[in-house]
Amino acid sequence: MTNYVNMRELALESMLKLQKEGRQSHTVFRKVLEKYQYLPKQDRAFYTRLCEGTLEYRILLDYVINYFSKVHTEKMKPVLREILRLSVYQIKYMDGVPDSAVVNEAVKLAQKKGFYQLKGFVNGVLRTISREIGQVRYPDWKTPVDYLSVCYSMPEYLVNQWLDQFGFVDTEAICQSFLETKPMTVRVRQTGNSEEETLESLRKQGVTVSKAPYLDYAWYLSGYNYLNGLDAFAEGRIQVQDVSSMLAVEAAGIRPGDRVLDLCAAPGGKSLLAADKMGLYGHVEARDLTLHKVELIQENIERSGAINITARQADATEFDRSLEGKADVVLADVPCSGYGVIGRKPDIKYRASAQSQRELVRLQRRILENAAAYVKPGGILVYSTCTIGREENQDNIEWLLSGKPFRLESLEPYLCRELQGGTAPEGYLQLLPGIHKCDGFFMARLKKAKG
Ligand SMILES: C[S@@+](CC[C@H](N)C(=O)[O-])C[C@H]1O[C@@H](n2cnc3c(N)ncnc32)[C@H](O)[C@@H]1O
Repeated sequence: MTNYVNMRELALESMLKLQKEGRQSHTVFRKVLEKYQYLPKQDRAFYTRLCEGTLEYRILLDYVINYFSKVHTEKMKPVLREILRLSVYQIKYMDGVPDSAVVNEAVKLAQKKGFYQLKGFVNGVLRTISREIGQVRYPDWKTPVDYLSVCYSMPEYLVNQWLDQFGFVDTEAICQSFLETKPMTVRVRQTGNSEEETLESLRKQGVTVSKAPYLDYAWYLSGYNYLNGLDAFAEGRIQVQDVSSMLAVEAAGIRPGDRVLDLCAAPGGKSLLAADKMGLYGHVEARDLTLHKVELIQENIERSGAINITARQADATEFDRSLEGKADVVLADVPCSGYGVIGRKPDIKYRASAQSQRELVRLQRRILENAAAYVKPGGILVYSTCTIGREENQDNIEWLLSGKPFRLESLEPYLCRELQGGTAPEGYLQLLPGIHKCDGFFMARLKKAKG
């Protein structure tokens, strides 16, 4: 492997950046990969696996370190703590890397970062871990919160919330699923595009393409190095989007000629699918809070070549009188805690708190209140989040139904057989990772009274 040492240093710098600047992990990792595009695929893969894995397993890695170290991870200097976490991840999960190399590189890195006097500590802790990792006793199911939290590296706050709502078996399935590699899912554009040619183009560029569940136009991609380098992507034939997000647009039952309003649209996944579903007729207005977000939508619109969609900057919490009662369909895909996508963005779990969730619920209700007013009599409101748990989902729907002229309408006509039943006939669906074959997601279809 070329630049063997540097990839570890790069990983260390990325992890420190995450801690210091509180930035989102996928953005930090993507920026590094973009900068080092020229590196061999295996080096990039090593960097990605090491960073993502170390972040995903942080609680478990700290448990192992604290099992052997006299100094608790919370008391360690951040640089040393991250060096140890990255190293223990390699020892525990990366079989192809010899432990001796991991320890030596960690010691060198500690020295290089100015911790010459602590190199003995790093060396001692890691050598012990490498020798005795098999002796670590982890909590078991008799203490379910400790067990789920440590063994699946999930903060206790979330474990408690989910145990309460979903029970032990489903909570374990959810936690386990978050640690599994997530496939990249794309939607193949249906309007003005040949699906066969698109898949052929991907395969010609060495991409492995396989069918994703639930929807005909959803596909998994793997084996590629750089998404922007794929012709099908550059030509706007494919859009990266999880199946759960596509299902929310299906739930809207959009028809050609509809006026669709997407209040929280960036980067435009649902808006573009809505535009695709209408073909050449109808119009989607895709709004988002900041100019930067609107630019992201605009880039995707231009790449896809869609003509029946416009992007606009607007704060969804501010009431826009010009839209009152105008939309056939309003999509309120609101900002949320994102617990359903922890498998793709592991840093979300470490930011989870009761207070941030309460603030989000307040924001969601302000947006929902305006969204409800924009729907035409007889029109449709789809409320969705990429989170799991009733606080931001069912509770918000009940809140809306208690004060507005809406009723839930069955989702079954819009879903494949596999997703029918459960709560779908009642008009809402909570998709759970590990139970369903997609990210965690919530959607509800609400019909406004005719007048
Ligand atoms: C779940 S994401 C939307 C994903 C998008 N619907 C898609 O499918 O690609 C939520 C979005 O809400 C936006 N947002 C947050 N607060 C907002 C507000 N007050 N007004 C409008 N958009 C807001 C965020 O910028 C973010 O892009």
